[in-house]
Amino acid sequence: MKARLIINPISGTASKAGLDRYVTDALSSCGWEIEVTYTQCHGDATRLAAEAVEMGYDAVFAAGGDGTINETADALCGSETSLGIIPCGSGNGLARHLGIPIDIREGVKVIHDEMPRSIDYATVNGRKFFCTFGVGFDAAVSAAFAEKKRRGKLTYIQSTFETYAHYEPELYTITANGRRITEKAFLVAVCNASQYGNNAYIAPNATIDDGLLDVTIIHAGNTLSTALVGFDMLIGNIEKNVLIHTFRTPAITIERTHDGAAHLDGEPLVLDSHLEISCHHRKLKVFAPESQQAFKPIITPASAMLADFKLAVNKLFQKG
Ligand SMILES: Nc1ncnc2c1ncn2[C@@H]1O[C@H](COP(=O)(O)OP(=O)(O)OP(=O)(O)O)[C@@H](O)[C@H]1O
Repeated sequence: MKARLIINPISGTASKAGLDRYVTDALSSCGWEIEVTYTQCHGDATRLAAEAVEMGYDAVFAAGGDGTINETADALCGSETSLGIIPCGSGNGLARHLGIPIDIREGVKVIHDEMPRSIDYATVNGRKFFCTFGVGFDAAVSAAFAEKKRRGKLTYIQSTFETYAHYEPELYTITANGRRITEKAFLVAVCNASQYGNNAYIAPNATIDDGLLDVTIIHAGNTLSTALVGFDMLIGNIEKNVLIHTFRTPAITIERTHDGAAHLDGEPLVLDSHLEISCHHRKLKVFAPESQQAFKPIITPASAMLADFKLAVNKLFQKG
């Protein structure tokens, strides 16, 4: 079995020194012959993954965050080449949704132990996303985060607070499931997976292979009620919040008053005022555990935080 390993050296905050050796050694024992490559700039992962598909490789293993996974998976959709995720990013939303531990050793173990499963992806105006797409506040945070020199969770939290201080909700017309609504919203998120990353659950009950997208609209509220949405997102209780409207659909159109900021899997970009989004059913093969426990508010977020804590302690122990 032949695979290409794509490493994004700047993703997350951890050093990638020795990662190539670790992955090739760990996976050669189960028959993988691995060619190591590094990204040098935005877009490289798509090019490297497309080459692997063309050369008939069985898999591409991507070591990075959601941006790197998005670029890599972009080239693999509809092909026989499977994606392996080695989570090294700041948020790692797709890995977390799929039950892949946020640890290099444990992530490699998933590739070693599991068979690829087929998941959905989605497109907005023809561009692919795998985790979440958003317009409004989350897009503004992604843009602010991209400007920062440092990456990682703390920088993300800093970007969120800075953006919140001066953010103004916008007007959107949303058409889905034969219904049309127009309203001012804090953000509109269209989700293939349940979270932005870092256990921030914007669509806690999203299923990644159901052919449907989970839409979360956060209405404009006052400072306190909007801050409570953030809290509910962290405990996985967002659907009970009075500012939230959620529904599921295979396709959705969003119209806004002007072209502007958006994000695809946390990567900021500028898109048209008219946005056509649709789900593509089970078109990507990815190494991940086949089944996961159903999402339970408080319990699932608490166990995810505990898992993160245990991994951090293990890392300290390994270093010692
Ligand atoms: N060598 C490089 N130098 C600078 N940027 C790079 C390089 N290689 C890839 N990139 C870009 O780095 C960006 C960030 O990568 P990625 O999203 O994987 O990490 P992250 O933002 O830390 O994690 P997450 O998306 O999970 O929050 C992507 O837009 C990617 O295209």
